[in-house]
Formats: sequence, C-alpha cells, structure tokens
Amino acid sequence: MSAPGQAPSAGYAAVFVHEDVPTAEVDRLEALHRPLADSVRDLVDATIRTTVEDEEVRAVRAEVDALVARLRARQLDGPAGVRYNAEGRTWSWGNAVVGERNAVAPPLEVVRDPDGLVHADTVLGAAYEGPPGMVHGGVGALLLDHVMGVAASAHQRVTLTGTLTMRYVRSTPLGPVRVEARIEREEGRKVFVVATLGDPDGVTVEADGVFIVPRWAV
Ligand SMILES: CCCCCCCCCCCC(=O)SCCNC(=O)CCNC(=O)[C@H](O)C(C)(C)COP(=O)(O)OP(=O)(O)OC[C@H]1O[C@@H](n2cnc3c(N)ncnc32)[C@H](O)[C@@H]1OP(=O)(O)O
Repeated sequence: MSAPGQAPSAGYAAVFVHEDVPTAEVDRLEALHRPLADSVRDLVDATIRTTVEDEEVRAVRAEVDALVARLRARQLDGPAGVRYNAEGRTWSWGNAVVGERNAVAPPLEVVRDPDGLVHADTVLGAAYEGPPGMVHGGVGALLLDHVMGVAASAHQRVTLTGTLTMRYVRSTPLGPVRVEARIEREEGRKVFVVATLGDPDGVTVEADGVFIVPRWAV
C-alpha cells in the first residue's frame, strides 16, 4: 500500500522519471529516432505482405537479426516509461499508441481543439487486421482508449481508464480512420468521456468511458 500522493506501486514510480535533458535535446533525439520507427513499421508491413522466395526470407532474417544486435549494444534495462524535464516537456517514446520510437504504434498524432474536442487521424494497414480487410476490434479499442484518455486528462491531470464500453456499429475497413473524443461530464474524480471511431463513411464504433483521477494523483 502506498502513501497518499505517491504512485501506487514501484511499477508506476519506476516509469515516471524526471530527467534533466533540455527540450531541444529531446526534440533532436525524437527527430533522430522517429524515422527509424517509421522504417521498422514499414518492415512489419513488408514482413506480412512479402511473397519473395524462401531463400530471400532466410537472408533478410539474418540481416534483421544483425541489426537488432547492433541496437541492443546499448539499451535501457526496461521500458521507455514516461519522462519529463524541468521545462514541462514530457515524452513517452514507447507508448503503444503514440510512442515516437514504437513501430508497433500506429503513427497517431492527437490534436486538442479549443472547444475540447480531441481527435486523431491515421491510416491502419495490414498490421492492424482482425476480420479479413477489417481493423481488429482490440486495435479500435486501443486507439479509442488513448484518445479518450487524452480528452479526460485535460489541463494536464493524470487519469487512468476505469471502465470502457464499446459498441461496434459496423466493421471498420483497413485504411484511413478518425477518432474523436470529448468530456461529457465530471463527478468528483470521475471523468465521463464519449468517443467515436470512424472511416470516411462515418462512425463505426461508439464508446463511452469512465476515467478516474487516481487517489494517489490528487
Ligand atoms: C497529461 C497529458 C496527457 C496524457 C494522456 C495520456 C493518455 C493515456 C491514455 C491511456 C489510458 C490507459 O490505458 S490507463 C491504463 C489502464 N487502466 C488502469 O490500469 C487503471 C487500473 N485501476 C486503477 O488504477 C484504479 O482502480 C483506479 C485509478 C481506476 C481507481 O482507483 P482509486 O483512485 O483508488 O479510486 P476509488 O477511490 O476506489 O474510486 C473513486 C471513484 O471512482 C469509482 N471507480 C473506481 N474504479 C472504477 C472503475 N474501474 N470504473 C468506474 N468507476 C470506478 C468509484 O466508485 C468512486 O466513485 P464515487 O464513489 O466517488 O462515486
């Protein structure tokens, strides 16, 4: 059990890290690593869709293994975590949805409008397939959870997903998608958020969720 004002477990405490790195250096590193993640994302797509000969598959695997060994020559002991500096710049390079170094994350850029609407557009390819040609239901939930979390975290407060409810109205085809979320109301530490996922023809998933400002963050 953790004391009030503290993170609830070593797991949380370990990943919120203050780092004395100037914002300009964070930006420089981000600009250096983002293209690598883009290339690896491309590799994931090519790995799924390639039809080259068996020998070529084995040869590419050997080259990829060699590249992995080069990157592992120096690395963090655990996940990238969420880091922040004295200027208030935060960075979460491994985040499953927006991590700049995470090739598994769709390249999602979340925008907050002055009227409180939070939205993000992206294109989901072969790596996000569930039913044939369609977005995996869990991937839709992943994107919704994140964008709804950003909406709930208005004014820089910490919120965690408490309950998330999804209604899959129709299948979401792979391709361009848009997520929209906004706060519906608040009750104490509970923030009620409504959201949609959609394709160019309209809404495919409706969601509502309760996001909680955790006791330890008050
Ligand atoms: C900053 C830049 C942007 C940053 C933007 C970053 C966006 C990231 C988005 C990603 C979001 C995630 O994936 S978050 C990761 C997934 N979620 C989690 O891991 C959360 C795990 N659960 C927990 O840590 C905890 O159970 C909490 C924090 C949810 C609640 O704990 P607590 O703080 O002790 O809450 P507690 O006092 O018991 O309850 C407070 C009130 O909330 C209600 N409540 C409690 N739990 C729940 C629940 N699961 N669902 C509904 N309601 C609940 C209670 O009934 C009570 O209502 P009343 O009696 O007051 O009426």
